[in-house]
Amino acid sequence: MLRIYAPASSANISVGFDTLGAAISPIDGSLLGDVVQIEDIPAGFELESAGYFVRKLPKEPQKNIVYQAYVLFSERLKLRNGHVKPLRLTLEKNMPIGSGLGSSACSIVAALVALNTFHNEPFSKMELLEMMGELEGRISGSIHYDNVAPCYLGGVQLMVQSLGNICQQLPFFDSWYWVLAYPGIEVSTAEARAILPKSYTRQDVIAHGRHLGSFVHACHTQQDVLAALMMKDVIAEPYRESLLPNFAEVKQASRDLGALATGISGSGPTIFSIAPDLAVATKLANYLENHYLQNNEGFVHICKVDNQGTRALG
Ligand SMILES: Nc1ncnc2c1ncn2[C@@H]1O[C@H](COP(=O)(O)OP(=O)(O)O)[C@@H](O)[C@H]1O
Ligand SMILES: N[C@@H](CCOP(=O)(O)O)C(=O)O
Repeated sequence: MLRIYAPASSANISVGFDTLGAAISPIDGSLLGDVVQIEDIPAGFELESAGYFVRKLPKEPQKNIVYQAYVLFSERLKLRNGHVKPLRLTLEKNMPIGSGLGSSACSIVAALVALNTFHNEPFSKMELLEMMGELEGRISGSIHYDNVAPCYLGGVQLMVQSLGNICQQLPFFDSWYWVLAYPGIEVSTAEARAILPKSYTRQDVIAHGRHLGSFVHACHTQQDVLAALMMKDVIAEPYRESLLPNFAEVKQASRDLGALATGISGSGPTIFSIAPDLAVATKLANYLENHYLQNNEGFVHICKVDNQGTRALG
């Protein structure tokens, strides 16, 4: 029996809509992500689901993205004259759905890595990642790799989508803490994409290019102040902030408490705040616990970038 854990991810990082994402893990060692278990059975295919957020999954098993991952993996294997073994997948759905923490990506990545490992790795990393993007696209309406890539490979990933690589890892700032606050309400990624403008002004396009280019340059040259200053979003945040509770006020208060940058994680409603040290991170976490959470489902975690990505649990 094999158990695969896939971590939460924070897509966009304000400055790279659909092109940047980071894998994230709480510093207290807790696992913030989904687990998929795979095991032999005598015949056929079985899917079981468990975990705190199992009640939020679609009622029909065929709509569970883990089921669709199994179907896609089987079809692709068949194209190579292979066939899937009889097996049972058990999804532990620990991630809230529609949270902006790459919940669907966690399930997709854990399921495909489990299936690939169980069949002695017939697919390369990039082939698997391409399948992950296809499945993510079915859920959100268009293919984007900024959750599945960091969730699978770890670190901060830049989607280059060229020369046979879907993504490449960016050097990042090891000292930074990420404070993630999920308010406990749901925002659908598909809906949060649908409200974005179809086109942008030349002024916005230039600003976006300057921010993203300077941010990537700052990562490579390890200029943390420049990188934090460039974490500005002209593509999504102005249109999505109304979906989040008191976003402008919370962002200003986080800045006053010493946050280097604050933005929407993925399509929200989770927000992230970057802290230069643990003392500021703790202050931010306390503030967000008291001012951003809307109900008992909400949570705040002090995190770091997870450089391991998806892995087998012992
Ligand atoms: N295993 C799964 N995990 C998460 N979402 C799933 C899963 N299977 C199907 N879904 C559906 O995918 C959609 C996920 O919504 P989305 O807003 O993209 O969430 P997230 O941003 O957290 O990934 C929901 O409609 C949900 O019902
Ligand atoms: N780039 C996407 C990322 C969505 O992330 P999620 O965690 O909300 O699924 C977008 O911003 O639409």
